[in-house]
Amino acid sequence: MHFPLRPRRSMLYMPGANARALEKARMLPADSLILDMEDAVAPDAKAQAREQIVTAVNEGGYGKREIIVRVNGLDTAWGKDDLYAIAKLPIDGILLPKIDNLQQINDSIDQLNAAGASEQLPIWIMAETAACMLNIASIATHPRLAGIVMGTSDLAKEIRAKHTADRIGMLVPLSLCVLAARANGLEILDGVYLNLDDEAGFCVACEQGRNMGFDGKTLIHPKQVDIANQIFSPSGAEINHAQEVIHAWEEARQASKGVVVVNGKLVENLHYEESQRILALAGAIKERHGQTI
Ligand SMILES: CC(C)(COP(=O)(O)OP(=O)(O)OC[C@H]1O[C@@H](n2cnc3c(N)ncnc32)[C@H](O)[C@@H]1OP(=O)(O)O)[C@@H](O)C(=O)NCCC(=O)NCCSC(=O)C[C@H](O)C(=O)O
Ligand SMILES: [Mg+2]
Repeated sequence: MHFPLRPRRSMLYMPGANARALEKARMLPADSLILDMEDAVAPDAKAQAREQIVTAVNEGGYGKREIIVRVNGLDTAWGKDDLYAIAKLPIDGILLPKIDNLQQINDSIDQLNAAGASEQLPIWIMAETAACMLNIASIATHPRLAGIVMGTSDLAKEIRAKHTADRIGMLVPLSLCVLAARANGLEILDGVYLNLDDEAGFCVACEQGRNMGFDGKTLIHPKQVDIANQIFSPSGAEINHAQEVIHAWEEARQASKGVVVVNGKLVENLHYEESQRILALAGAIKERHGQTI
C-alpha cells in the first residue's frame, strides 16, 4: 500500500478516559494524535474511554491532525469491542498493541472486516515485546501496515533493561525496527520520554531518535510537542544544503558527470535523492503550518 508523505514529528498520546485532553488536542500543534483505549486507561474506565473517543472523533474539530486510535489487544476483554466501535469511524489509522507476530495482525484485520471497516484503513503496530523484536523482519512485511510505534516502556520492562540516558538497552531493538521499517517503506516513531520535568534529557532523546532514523517521537504531554516538532524538522542549514545539492547535481547531469563536490563534500545520486526527500518533508511541514491548527 502506498501512503502519501506527511510530517509525523510529534505523535501525542492521550487517554480516552480524559475528556479534557481529547478536547485540548484540537488546539495543540501535534502532527498526529493517538487516542488511547489501552494502557493509559484503567480497566474500569475502558467502556467510558471507548465511548468518549467515538464521540470526540464523530464531533471532529481536529483539523488536519492525523487521528490514530490505539485499541486493546484481542487477547483482552475489550479488544473485540474496541475494533467494532472504531471500524467505521473517520480516523486515519488504528494502532494495535503488543504485536508479536503476523497472525495477530491478521486476526485484528478479520475483526475489522467483519465490522465493516474500509480495507484502506491504515494499520499501525506497537513494537514493544521481545517476540516482536525477534519477528520484526517478517511482521514489517505485512501489506496493510503503515507504520511502527516503539513501545519502549513495555519493552524495557519485559527485557529488564534500565532507562538510562544513553538508552543502551534499547539501541538494538530501536535499530532493528528502523531497519525493518525502511526495508518495507513504513513510517517509524520513537518511544515516549517519561520524565516530564527533564527537558534537556528529552531533547537529547529526540536528537538520538532523529539521528537513528526515526520520523518523529511519541509524546505524553503537550509541553513536549514544540520540541519534537523542532528537532524532527529539517533545519534551515539542511534545507539550504539540499537546495544546493539539487542545483549542483542537475547541472552535473547536464554535463554528463556522475559526481560533483558541493561545499567540499562529494555529491552522488543518493545525495540528490535524499535532498529531494528533505525538501519534500520541509514542504509538507510548511503546508502543515499554513493550516489553521
Ligand atoms: C502525565 C499526565 C497524567 C499529566 O496530566 P496533567 O496533570 O493534567 O498535566 P498538566 O496539568 O500539566 O496538563 C496541562 C494541560 O495539558 C492537558 N494535557 C495533559 N496531558 C495531555 C495529553 N496527553 N494530551 C492532551 N492534553 C493533555 C491537561 O488537560 C491540561 O489542560 P488545561 O486544562 O488546558 O490546563 C498526562 O499528561 C497524561 O495522561 N499523559 C498521557 C499519558 C499516556 O497517554 N500514557 C500512555 C501512553 S505511553 C505508552 O503507553 C507507551 C507504550 O505503550 C510503551 O510501552 O512504551
Ligand atoms: Mg506499551
